[in-house]
Amino acid sequence: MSSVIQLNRLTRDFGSLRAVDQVSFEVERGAIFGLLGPNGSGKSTIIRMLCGVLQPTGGSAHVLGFDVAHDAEQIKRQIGYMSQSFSLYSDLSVRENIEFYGRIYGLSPEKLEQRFQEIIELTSLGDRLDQLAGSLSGGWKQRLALGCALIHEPQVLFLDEPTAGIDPVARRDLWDLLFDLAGQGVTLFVTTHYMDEAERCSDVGYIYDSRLIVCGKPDELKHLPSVTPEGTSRFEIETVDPATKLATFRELEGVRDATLFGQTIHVLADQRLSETDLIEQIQKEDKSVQIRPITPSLEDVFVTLSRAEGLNHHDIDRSKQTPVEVCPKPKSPEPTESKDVSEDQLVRKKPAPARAGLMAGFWAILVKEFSHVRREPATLLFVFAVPVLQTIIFGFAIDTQIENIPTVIYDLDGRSSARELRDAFANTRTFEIIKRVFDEDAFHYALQSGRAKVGVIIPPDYSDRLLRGEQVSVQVLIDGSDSQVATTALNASNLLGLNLSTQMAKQFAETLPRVPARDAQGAAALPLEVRPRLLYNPDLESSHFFVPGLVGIILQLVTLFLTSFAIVRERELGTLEQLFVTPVSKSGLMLGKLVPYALIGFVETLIVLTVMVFFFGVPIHGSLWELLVLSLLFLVCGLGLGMLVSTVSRTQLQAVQFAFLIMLPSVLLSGFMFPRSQMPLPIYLFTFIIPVTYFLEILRGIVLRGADITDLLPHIIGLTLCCIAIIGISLKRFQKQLS
Ligand SMILES: Nc1ncnc2c1ncn2[C@@H]1O[C@H](COP(=O)(O)OP(=O)(O)OP(=O)(O)O)[C@@H](O)[C@H]1O
Repeated sequence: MSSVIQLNRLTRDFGSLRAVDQVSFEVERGAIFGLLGPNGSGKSTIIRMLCGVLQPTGGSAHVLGFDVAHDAEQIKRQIGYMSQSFSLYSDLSVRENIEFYGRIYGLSPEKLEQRFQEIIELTSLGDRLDQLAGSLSGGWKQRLALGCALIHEPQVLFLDEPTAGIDPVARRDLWDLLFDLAGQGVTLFVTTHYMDEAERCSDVGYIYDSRLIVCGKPDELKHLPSVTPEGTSRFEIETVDPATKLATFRELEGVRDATLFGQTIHVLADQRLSETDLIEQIQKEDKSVQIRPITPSLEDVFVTLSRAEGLNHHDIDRSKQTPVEVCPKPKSPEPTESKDVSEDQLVRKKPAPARAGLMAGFWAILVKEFSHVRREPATLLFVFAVPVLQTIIFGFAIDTQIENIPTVIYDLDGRSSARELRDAFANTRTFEIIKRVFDEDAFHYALQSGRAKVGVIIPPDYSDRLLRGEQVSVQVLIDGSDSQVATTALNASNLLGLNLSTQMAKQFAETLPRVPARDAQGAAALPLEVRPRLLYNPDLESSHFFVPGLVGIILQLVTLFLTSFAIVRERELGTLEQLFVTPVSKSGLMLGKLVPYALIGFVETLIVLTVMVFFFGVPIHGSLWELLVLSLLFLVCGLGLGMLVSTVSRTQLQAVQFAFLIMLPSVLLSGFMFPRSQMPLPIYLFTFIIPVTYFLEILRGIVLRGADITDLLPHIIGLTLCCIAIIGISLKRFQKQLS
C-alpha cells in the first residue's frame, strides 16, 4: 500500500489563533479516511491546506507526492473537493452545473459527454437534468455536488462534512456511493461529526482543539490501552432517564468513568469489580437497569482520549506531546521532489487530466456567466432598461438654466413708464410675473409664503422723477434661500436696469452735440461693445452638456456593480472557494467574469448613445468610432474597479458600500455636476485619479466639440493610466487562495 496524503507537523495560524497544531499522519491509496472532531477543531482548515487553497504556516503536507505549499496547481488538477455547503450554482440546471465543472477541468467535448453519462449513472440524476440546482432537495444537491467533484476522475476526493443537514436515507445512499468509489481506487478524505460514519471509514483521525489526538483503523483504536486501561472493563447500562442518573453512577465505588450515550450510559469500571458486583451496586440505585459488557465504540475512544487531552491541556508542553499513534506517520526527513522517488511520488507521473495555462477555465467561466445573466431577468432589466430610463429621466430633470422665476410686482405709480418697466421684467425669460399686488401686506406675504422668489416695488414718483431727469430707485427683493436662483435673479435684474438706463441715456444723448461714441449708423452709443457668441451649444441646452456626461456616469455605475456583485456573490455562496480548488487560472477566472460584462456594457453604450442622439437630439460632432473605442477603454476601467471592489468586500452588502464610495466622487467631483476649476486645489488634484473625469472630457469633447484624438490626448493618457493602475492593483489583490 502506498500513501497518497502525508502530513508532517502541519500547522496553520490565523493571527494569534492556532487552528491546526503540528498535525502528522498519512492516508493510504484507496482508503476512506475520516477526520473527526468537534466544531472549530481545525478539520476544514486541514482540508483547505491539503487542497492547496490555504497556505500552511508551519510543517508540510504532500498530496499525490506534490507539496501543498508549492505545487498547489498540480494538486488541484488531480483532486476533487466537495465543500461543506455543496457549493453549486443554484440558478444553473443540473446539466449546466456538471458541464461547467467539466469545462473548468478542460475536458474535451467527447470526454465530457462520456464522463457526463457516467456521472449521471453513478448519481442517478438522469431524471433531473433540467431542474435548477437551487430547487433540488438536500440529498440530491449533495449527489450533484459529488458528481461535479468527480467529473474529472480525481484520484483523491476531499469531502468536508458531506452529509451535514441531510436525512438518514440520503446519508446512507451517499455512503454507498463513497464505497463504490473507494472500490474503484479513489482515496476519500471525509470530515464528519457522525460516529456511525466514522465506523464506516477504513481509517479515522480525531482532532481536538487543533491537535490530532488519535489516528488509526477503528478496530485498532478500540483496543488501545489508553482507552480501556489494563485492569478495567466497559459496560453499557440501559436505564430509564439515564441523564438524571449519570452523576450517581459516576460516584459508584470502582467506577472510573461514566458517559451518556443516547439512551444508555457507558461505564468504565475496575476489573476487580465483577459484573455481578456492579449489578448489585447499581440495582441498589435503580431496579429497572440492564447491564452488559461491551467493547468500546469509536465514540468511547474519542471521548476518553479528548477528556485526557483536556485534563492535560494546561500541564503539558504541547510541542512535546504526540498523538496516540496507530496510523502511519510520515517518514522523516520528509519527501523532497528530487530525491527518493517513492512509490507514492510516482503518482505524479500520471498525466494531469486538464491543460494548465494562463487562460485555463476562461471558456467555462464565460459560458457560465452568460447563463447566469440569461437566467436572471432582473439583471437584464438592470443592464438594459434602467440605463435608458435613467438617461431619459435625468436628462430631463437636470436643467441648469434657471428661467421663469416667480415674480410679484407692487406698482405704486401705475403710469405708462412704470408699465414699460413691468413689461421689461415680463419679457425676460428669467422672470415670470405671477401677480401684481396693490398693497404692502400682499407683497410681503407673496415673498414669505415662497410663492414668489422675486418682488419688484415701483415707487409712486417713478414716472415723475424720470421726467424731471432725476435718478429713480426701483427696489428688487430676492429670496436668497436658493443661491442659484437668487444669483440668476440678481444678475438678470442688474442687467435689466442697465439696459433700460442705456436706452434712456441713448435717447437723451441724441440731442447733445457730443456723445461718448457713435455706432456704424451714426447713432449715439457706448464706447465699448462686447459681442459674445455661443459655440457648440448656442441655445444653451442643459441636456447637451449633461446627457453625454450621464452616459459616462451610467456606464460606470452598471459595470462597477455588475462585476463586483458577480464575484462577491460567488464568495458568499462558497462557489468561489470551490473554484479555487479547480485548475482554473487567475486570469481565466477574472477574464471569464469580465468579458461578458464588457460586452453587455458595450451594447449598453450603444443604446444610451442612441437615446442621446435621437431622444435628446444631441448630435455627435466628432468621430463615432473614436468615441466607441474610447468608451471601451472606459468600460475596462469600470470593470477593473468592480474587480477591485470585489477583492476588498466579503459580502454583497460591503460591495454595495464600497461601490457607492467610488460612485460619489465620480458624480460630484468629476466635473459632471460642478466645474472642476472651481474646486479647492487639493480636491481639484484628487479629481485626476477619478477615471470618469477623463471620460467626461473625452465624451463632451467628441460629442459636443467634434474634438479628435490629438485634441484629447492628455485625457486619453490619463484614462489609460487609471485603467492600467486599477487592473494591475485588482489582479495583484485577487488571490486564487483563501486567506
Ligand atoms: N479564514 C479564517 N480566519 C480566521 N480564523 C479562521 C479562519 N478559518 C478558520 N478559522 C478558525 O480556525 C478554527 C478552526 O476552524 P475550522 O473551520 O477548520 O474548524 P472545523 O473543525 O472544520 O469546524 P466545523 O466542524 O464547525 O466546520 C476556528 O476557530 C475558526 O474560527
